[in-house]
Amino acid sequence: MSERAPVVTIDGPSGAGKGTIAQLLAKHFGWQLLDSGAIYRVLALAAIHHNVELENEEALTLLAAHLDVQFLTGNDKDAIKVVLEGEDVTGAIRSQECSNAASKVAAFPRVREALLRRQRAFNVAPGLIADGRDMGTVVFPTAPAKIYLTASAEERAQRRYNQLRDKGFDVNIDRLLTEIIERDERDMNRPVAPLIPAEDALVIDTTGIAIDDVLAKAIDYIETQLSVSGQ
Ligand SMILES: Nc1ncnc2c1ncn2[C@@H]1O[C@H](COP(=O)(O)OP(=O)(O)OP(=O)(O)O)[C@@H](O)[C@H]1O
Ligand SMILES: Nc1ccn([C@@H]2O[C@H](COP(=O)(O)O)[C@@H](O)[C@H]2O)c(=O)n1
Repeated sequence: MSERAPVVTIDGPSGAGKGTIAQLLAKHFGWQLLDSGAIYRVLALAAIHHNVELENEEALTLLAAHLDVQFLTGNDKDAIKVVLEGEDVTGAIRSQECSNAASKVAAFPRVREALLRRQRAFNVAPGLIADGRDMGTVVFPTAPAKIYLTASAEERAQRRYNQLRDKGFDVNIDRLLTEIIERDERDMNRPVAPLIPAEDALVIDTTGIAIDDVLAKAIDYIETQLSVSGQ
């Protein structure tokens, strides 16, 4: 498979900083952004709306194949609006219920297969920053630059706690830590596209490292990889 434009993949567990770094990289390079987790979240929400059981692979695969979702960028280029069947679900897909449901529906091979083409369609000029769990291993295996971000589960739970508390949510850090560990287990141990660094990925442990420093490291690496690969 060959990509149509250069792709940079950013994979890793929840709270490692993928979304933050992917957005900053997309802005820095002026490239498209794929938030593949949002696709699994939208599918989970659609399943909840349509009373499709989260254990029913066949029904979920059908739903995935016909998912009526749009990712809209308006005047504020940083904010992507997610519209499911005409309804703005940008906020709704970020709930804890959707996070957990997304990682359940994402474990089914046929569901993942049904969403592959939709993800690869984001690969347009001048380039793509793809954020997810299997971007470098399955969706864009020939990407010239692959980054795997990680951090300790405790630090990731603390980041999520701060993020949710700042938004005014009443959250419990122990529960967040338990959910993060459960989600890691599910994502890392599923039979298809498990969360694992690609063999040729640069692994960055962001524990105790400021966002700006992670970003600088990523830009350095990407620029080197793009020049080596002639892209
Ligand atoms: N290096 C860092 N140091 C401190 N906080 C960070 C760092 N990177 C990200 N954060 C903060 O952690 C929170 C989670 O980051 P982010 O949403 O980017 O993670 P993610 O890997 O995309 O998670 P998910 O896969 O669940 O969407 C955000 O509030 C973000 O500002
Ligand atoms: N490429 C991907 C992206 C996401 N998932 C699953 O979706 C869940 C939610 O993802 P977020 O990045 O938005 O937190 C995640 O826990 C994964 O189970 C995936 O499987 N593949």
